[in-house]
Amino acid sequence: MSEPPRQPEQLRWLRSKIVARPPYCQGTLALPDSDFTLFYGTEGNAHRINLSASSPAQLQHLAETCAPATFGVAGEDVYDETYRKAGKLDNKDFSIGFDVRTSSLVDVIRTELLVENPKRVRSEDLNIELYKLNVYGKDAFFKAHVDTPRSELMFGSLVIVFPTPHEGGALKLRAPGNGEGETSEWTFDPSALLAQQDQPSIAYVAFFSDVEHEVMPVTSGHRVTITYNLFYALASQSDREPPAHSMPKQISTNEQSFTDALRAVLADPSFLPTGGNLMFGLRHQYPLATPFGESGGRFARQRDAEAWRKTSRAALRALESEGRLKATDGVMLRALRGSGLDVGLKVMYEARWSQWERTMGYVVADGVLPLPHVSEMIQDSAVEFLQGEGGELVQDAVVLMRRAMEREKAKAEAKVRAEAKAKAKAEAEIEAKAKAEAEAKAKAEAEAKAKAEAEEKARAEAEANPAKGEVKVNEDKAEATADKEKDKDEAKSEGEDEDEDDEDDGEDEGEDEDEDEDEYEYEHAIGWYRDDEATPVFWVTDPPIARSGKGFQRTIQTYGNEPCMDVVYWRIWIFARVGPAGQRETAQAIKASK
Ligand SMILES: O=C(O)CCC(=O)C(=O)O
Ligand SMILES: [Fe+2]
Repeated sequence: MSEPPRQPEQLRWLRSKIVARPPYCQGTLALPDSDFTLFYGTEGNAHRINLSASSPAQLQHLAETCAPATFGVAGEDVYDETYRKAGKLDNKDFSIGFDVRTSSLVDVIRTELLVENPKRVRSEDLNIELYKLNVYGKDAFFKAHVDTPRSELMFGSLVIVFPTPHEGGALKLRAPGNGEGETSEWTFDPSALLAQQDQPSIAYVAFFSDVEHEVMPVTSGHRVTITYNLFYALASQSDREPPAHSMPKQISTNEQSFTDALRAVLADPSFLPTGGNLMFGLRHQYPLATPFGESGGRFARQRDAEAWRKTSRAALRALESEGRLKATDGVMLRALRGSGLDVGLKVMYEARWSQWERTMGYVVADGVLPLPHVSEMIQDSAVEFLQGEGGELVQDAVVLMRRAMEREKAKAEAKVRAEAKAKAKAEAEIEAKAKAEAEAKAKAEAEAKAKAEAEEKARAEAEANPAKGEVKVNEDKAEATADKEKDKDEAKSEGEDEDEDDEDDGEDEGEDEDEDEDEYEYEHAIGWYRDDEATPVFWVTDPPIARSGKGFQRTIQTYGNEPCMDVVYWRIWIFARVGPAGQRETAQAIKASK
């Protein structure tokens, strides 16, 4: 039997063509003096400070006015100094001269952070919302976290750092690297950047807010920051198409190389000759409305559930149609769609097969599904439940092939074993029969001999004493009765033998049961994994098993800067159905909205 095929080589090559740029942009920006003016405080107790020329005493006052900064953990707003030590002012408690909306940072975000965005996002496509002012004094820090998504339209965070004297407080950003299992790390070091400026400046960093980041401890002074949440404007607010001549139509180098590689792979007749399904894990996570809360996601009324399904599917499709996919995520999807393949975005659930089984099944869906509350019992297995909600069970095509081959092998081996056993049994039966025949023959011969001897003896006696004839007859009768008794005894002992045989049979049955058990286990295995029900997929990137327990909504911790229950980050995959060689576009379509 040949080895099961490995992941098609071409897929690994294709994967290597998806090269991500750093998920952030940074720099400094010189500003007029008035932009550094900060008013802060409460009603009747306001203060003013110039953040480019502040005294330690002024900064100390600002720091003391701040409340301890909290952050979100699994939907709760918590204060924990081992996790985040900093002061904060809510946006209603301060006013800064700097106006981000009219600043050149809008263009920086558009052209640098969103450089791979197909819509060439215009300024009016962005909403930048002032969020908080933070003061990090000596020993203040903020451990690794992602920023809580405030809505489905939020994609990033912008932090500006003022030139107040301080050391330490670098921001580390971390994301999966380009190689499998690699992590990339970048550093934004505002105190170092600001120290190099000869004009009053701020340092800025803008990043995709699902990217892990961490503020290292401040070792001296005060690190004063303002954070903004970055949103896409709703399509309806910005649906004016720019005049065709107003903007160059760029194509990122990333997009070109991935498109070329994809084209080459699809043209190769040895690549999935009979077609197949590809799964590409998106690098970034996306905020999607999620029905949590009191009753879990379950909707009491069918009508509400239907409405939810519609909304959640539309939300997932909007990521593509409204150009909200970040960086290489958008690059991949555009290239796949451009090649004519049938593609769609999917959320994925990791679900147990049953209460007793630790093995996970993976179910994909076209939108966030309404789930039962954790405390609610579901009758079916979690996998079946999700299937019932419209989810599609998927399984690694390579695993499916391997298991199919293992099953074939086990079946063939069981057949060989059964045949050998049947043969041995038949042979034993033949032997037993021959033995029984030989015994019967020997017995018959012994009886015949005994009878002949008795007759011989009787004849001799009759010859010697003819008057005893009558008695002889009676004696014969007595002997006959005795013989009968003897036969009975023998019959009885044969019966006992039969019992013994029964026991043998019993053992045989026991072995048959073993066989039944083999069969049972085999059926059972099929039952667990339901391989015949699963859609085979090749994981080009991000097999979900690599993220087990981490990237799935039921287990994800929404560490963030403050909690928000109804919109959480989701991991998303691109599902691409590839037709057979020569007809790649013919696989059944999942309809895209636009
Ligand atoms: O101050 C920074 O550099 C980042 C702050 C941050 O991550 C946050 O407030 O969520
Ligand atoms: Fe943050």
